[in-house]
Amino acid sequence: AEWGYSPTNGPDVWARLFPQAGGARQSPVDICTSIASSDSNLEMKKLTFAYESQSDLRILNTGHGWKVEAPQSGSRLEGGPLGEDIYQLEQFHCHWGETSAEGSEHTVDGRAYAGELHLVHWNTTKYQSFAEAAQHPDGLAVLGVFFDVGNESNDEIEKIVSTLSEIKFKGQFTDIPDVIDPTTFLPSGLGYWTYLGSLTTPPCNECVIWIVYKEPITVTEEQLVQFRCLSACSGEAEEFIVKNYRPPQPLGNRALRECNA
Ligand SMILES: NS(=O)(=O)c1nc2c(F)c(F)c(F)c(F)c2s1
Ligand SMILES: [Zn+2]
Repeated sequence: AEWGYSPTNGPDVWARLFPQAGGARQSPVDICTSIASSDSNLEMKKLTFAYESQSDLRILNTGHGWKVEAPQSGSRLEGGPLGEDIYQLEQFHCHWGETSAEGSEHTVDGRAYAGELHLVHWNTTKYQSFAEAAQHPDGLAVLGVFFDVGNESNDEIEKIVSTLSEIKFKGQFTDIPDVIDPTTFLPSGLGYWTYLGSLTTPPCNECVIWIVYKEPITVTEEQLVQFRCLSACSGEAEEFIVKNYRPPQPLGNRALRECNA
């Protein structure tokens, strides 16, 4: 039975098929800003990233949303909560909801944003492959960026939106002709929260160091409407991917740290 986001195959039943989904360091979480500890040594080790601009990146319809494969040997994410290891960009994707009143996976003091972009990186210092890294507690680092709905469309997101008509059905893929620079997805304010968590989709491996930026970026309602036109099926039947976010999971006794870069 394929997992999804409907009542019969959604987050509430994932743990039946994917035991890790019931673990103690699951993601997303509600970011309770009053308990976030300002961790001084995060300030010292500044989070640094360097991405190459790339054209002809492949975008695919996974059936659960769109995903851009960006294996970037030249990209590096390091510092902040990542210790001495270097993480490399593997892919980026997005989560959204049926309306713009919901859609993000992380929430901030109970507030959901209209969507959330995930830039997925893996620890190339310690591991030989993405798949191997996903089996270790410090294997992946995911940057989360919230979407706010506004009047100005996001040019970088527009490069994604313009390809969605070619990947309407699950399994379809195409190359993005435009040059994509992942740096442009990041907000201008670089303050973030960080905690130890998991993949937010099955198999929900507990292998992610989460870094969630405080400041959202702006997209338009029209851009989100285009996301919701993707089909979860490979053809004939049309079941639109109108929501693909997991609700917050218990933080438990995990530390939630913040850095006001
Ligand atoms: N939403 S997420 O936590 O960023 C995230 N989930 C997954 C996942 F379930 C996978 F199977 C996978 F291969 C990934 F690369 C990611 S990345
Ligand atoms: Zn994600």
